[in-house]
Amino acid sequence: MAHKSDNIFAKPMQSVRDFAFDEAVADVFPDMIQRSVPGYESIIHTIGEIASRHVSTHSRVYDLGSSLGAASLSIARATADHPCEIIAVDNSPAMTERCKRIVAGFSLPNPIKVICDDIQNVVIENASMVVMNFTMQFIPPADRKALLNKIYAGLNPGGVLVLSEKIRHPSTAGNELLIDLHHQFKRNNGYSELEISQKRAALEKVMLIDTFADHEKRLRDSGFADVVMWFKCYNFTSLVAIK
Ligand SMILES: C[S@@+](CC[C@H](N)C(=O)[O-])C[C@H]1O[C@@H](n2cnc3c(N)ncnc32)[C@H](O)[C@@H]1O
Ligand SMILES: O=C(O)C(=O)C[C@]1(C(=O)O)C=C[C@@H](O)C=C1
Repeated sequence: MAHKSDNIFAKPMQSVRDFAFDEAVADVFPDMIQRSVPGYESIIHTIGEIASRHVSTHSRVYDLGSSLGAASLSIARATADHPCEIIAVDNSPAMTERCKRIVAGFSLPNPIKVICDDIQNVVIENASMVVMNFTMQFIPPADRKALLNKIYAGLNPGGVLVLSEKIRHPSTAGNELLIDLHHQFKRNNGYSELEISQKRAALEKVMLIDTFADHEKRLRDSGFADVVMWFKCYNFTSLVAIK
């Protein structure tokens, strides 16, 4: 099925409002994320590969900030041999309503339960895998450590957290290079300078990004035994943290 094109930031705006995962964004989200995040499809595919190796029978898998359920669907398809429960959580009703409809359209080996709630309220237990695919960056920085502590406590021994994030490079020149390469990626995907700059302004106050070192330290301080960077392209990375 062809996805609706994202032209949310195409027209000049008097003042740019803070970015929100509302109806308009949910409506074009598959197109938006694919044209905005380098390697998005590979990351979704690899989340399935990691699930096929780490999800254990009768455990739970949590997809926190699940949007339209792309990661959950990849996991469901990859775990046919292991009966498990996949729990997809997002606090945007526009996302979860669409996600429920999308998931219902597939016959899946493992069920996906879609919950509309703040991930900070969700109880995590008996988990062999937790996924936060570009979600931590939208959690208030002061709340990130408590969320990781909760995830760590809810994971079974040997369980994994897949954490994908946009990151900031520690040096100014290096950071500017990565931002420039990311903007070129967007231009190559058909976004105009206006779309790039208005979206950047909209995200400025709501998407607060950390460095890789910040993420690694917080994960290790929460108890994770190993932090593996398995994907990096420009200022986007995906990590597997192993309990
Ligand atoms: C960039 S999108 C995630 C993309 C998705 N994981 C994927 O792989 O397609 C971030 C999602 O996190 C959700 N989100 C942000 N803060 C949240 C919170 N506190 N609780 C639940 N969901 C949250 C947003 O509604 C949005 O759908
Ligand atoms: O467009 C950008 O610059 C982004 O940072 C991409 C990003 C993300 O990383 O979550 C931001 C918001 C959108 O929902 C999708 C992708």
